[in-house]
Amino acid sequence: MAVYTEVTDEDLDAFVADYDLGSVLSCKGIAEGVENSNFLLVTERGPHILTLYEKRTKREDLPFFLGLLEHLSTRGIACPLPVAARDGVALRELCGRPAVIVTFLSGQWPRRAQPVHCAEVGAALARVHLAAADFTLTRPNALGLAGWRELYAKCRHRADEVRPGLSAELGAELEHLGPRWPADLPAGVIHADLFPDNVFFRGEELTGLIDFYFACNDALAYDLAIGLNAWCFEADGAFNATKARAMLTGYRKVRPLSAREVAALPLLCRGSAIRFLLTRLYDWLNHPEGAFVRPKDPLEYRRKLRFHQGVRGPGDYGLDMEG
Ligand SMILES: Nc1ncnc2c1ncn2[C@@H]1O[C@H](COP(=O)(O)OP(=O)(O)O)[C@@H](O)[C@H]1O
Ligand SMILES: N[C@@H](CCOP(=O)(O)O)C(=O)O
Repeated sequence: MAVYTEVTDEDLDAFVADYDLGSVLSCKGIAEGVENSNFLLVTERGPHILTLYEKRTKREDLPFFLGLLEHLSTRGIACPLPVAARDGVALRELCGRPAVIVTFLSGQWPRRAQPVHCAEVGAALARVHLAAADFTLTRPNALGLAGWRELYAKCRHRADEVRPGLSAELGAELEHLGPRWPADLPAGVIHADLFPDNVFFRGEELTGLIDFYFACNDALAYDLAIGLNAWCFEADGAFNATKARAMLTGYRKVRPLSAREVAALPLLCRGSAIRFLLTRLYDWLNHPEGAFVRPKDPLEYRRKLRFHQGVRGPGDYGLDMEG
């Protein structure tokens, strides 16, 4: 869950009065999510999501995120659409935070993802990559190699509080990735956080994608590496090659992968693992006092990183080298 900022009834009523949404019937903090404060806002016009943007979502990035949602919506991607107030402006301010109301998507995120869900997610990711190809705004990935090094510098002295030896392990992995990180793969806008809790389904049908607040320009195949890590490991830590094959096949049906992208996957998966390991570690060590949020386990991503360190090639993900 995440609610970092409490909103009083008076502030909310004044905020909603600027929209054509009628009056507020209820507004409840949402117990899922990590980054921003989210509320299920029900007005006379039905349910919406109210988001107050917190620490990691920079104000200057919001035009990119909100513009991307509008761009993808008009190209048939089921994602939240920012709602403009009567003055035509969607990005506003509430309780000293940038704030937006977006449309509510129906469906549930899958608590027990099956290969069929992974196939749908792979296909949806590829559709996002294609649909965003003509989006004109750009945003560099703040959580790429340089961002990982910054996070490591902030956490290295305390990382061993979480697990002895972790600091040295992270340092060694960054040394390994630095000179090898692929710089010239096909690139474009990626979602960069397509975890199960950001994908809604009704049964086996994918009904929506949410949480584009890490979206940025980077290698398209890196988005797949993030997806493989998020969807294709079991609770006991075992990698599920059937799910990985389903996700990769689903993706390739919509956007073929080049041989270079396939060959880079093991490295991209290592990068994706250290990215989430580091942000989780940072959040674990810097948990805001009194915030309504449950930090995620950094060590889950240490186990995933170790799996990828042992991978011999893309075949271990159920892939061949063909495009
Ligand atoms: N447009 C939406 N429609 C329906 N539910 C949503 C929508 N946006 C967010 N939610 C709900 O809020 C939760 C947190 O949203 P998310 O964007 O993942 O937050 P955070 O950016 O803080 O991680 C989601 O798991 C979902 O339950
Ligand atoms: N997916 C990230 C945390 C970001 O949370 P989200 O709710 O925005 O997906 C992780 O699992 O570390």
